[in-house]
Amino acid sequence: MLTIENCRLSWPDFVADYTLAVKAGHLCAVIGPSGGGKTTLLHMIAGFETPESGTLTLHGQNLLPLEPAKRPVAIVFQDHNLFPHLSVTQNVGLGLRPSLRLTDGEKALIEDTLEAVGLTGFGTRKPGEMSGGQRQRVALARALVSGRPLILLDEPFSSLDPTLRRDMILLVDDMRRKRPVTILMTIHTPEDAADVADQMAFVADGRVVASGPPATILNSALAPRIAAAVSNS
Ligand SMILES: Nc1ncnc2c1ncn2[C@@H]1O[C@H](COP(=O)(O)OP(=O)(O)OP(=O)(O)O)[C@@H](O)[C@H]1O
Repeated sequence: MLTIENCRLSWPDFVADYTLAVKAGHLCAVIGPSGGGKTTLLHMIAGFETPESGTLTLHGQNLLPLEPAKRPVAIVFQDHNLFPHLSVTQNVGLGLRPSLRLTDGEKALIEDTLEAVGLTGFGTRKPGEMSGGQRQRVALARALVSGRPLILLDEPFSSLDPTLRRDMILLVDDMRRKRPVTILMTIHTPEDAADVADQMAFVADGRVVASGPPATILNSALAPRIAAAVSNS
């Protein structure tokens, strides 16, 4: 269980106070208006922002004293953060071993993970030789291979066309059914994930305004605000 209780962050023009719980193994889609605080929530969980007060635990472990690299968390950004001079295998290998001195077992694990994301045979390519969707798969493979139990996806697929975006969300869903991971994913188009997410959290004005099963959230009194958030994104 990921538990966030009254985690407060404040800047002169923005105050956030997050409370959210996500069960182990669940996929939680985070939606809301632009500037509402979705990315800040993920950055706080990853350790890039430190709350002034509140508690943040994963499976009972207090994450707040841990620096980002020590947290049991992997994050995938929209621009996927791949190193252009490294091969696909090396980019994924960074998730396992930053020195890239990979054992044979680790190389085999990377191959298996590339297969799982549909990139068998792409190991020697460089990111520049791949499409946007393929690069996102590499970033996803790197997060998965790290074995970290919590994966944060910050609008990972918003630059892709609707069909590919949907395919990638189905891929995320498929992978989390095969591995014990909990996933938080920010998205701009809630309908992409309405049938695969276990939970949907609506974040606005720095708060989790509502959280629950996607159908409940999408059919709640928030529906007009959700529609407005989608049309303005
Ligand atoms: N380090 C920071 N210093 C000052 N303000 C910050 C900082 N981090 C976030 N903010 C503010 O927090 C607010 C929420 O931003 P955030 O990126 O979390 O929104 P979002 O919901 O992810 O938006 P979008 O959907 O457009 O990506 C913004 O007003 C932003 O300026």
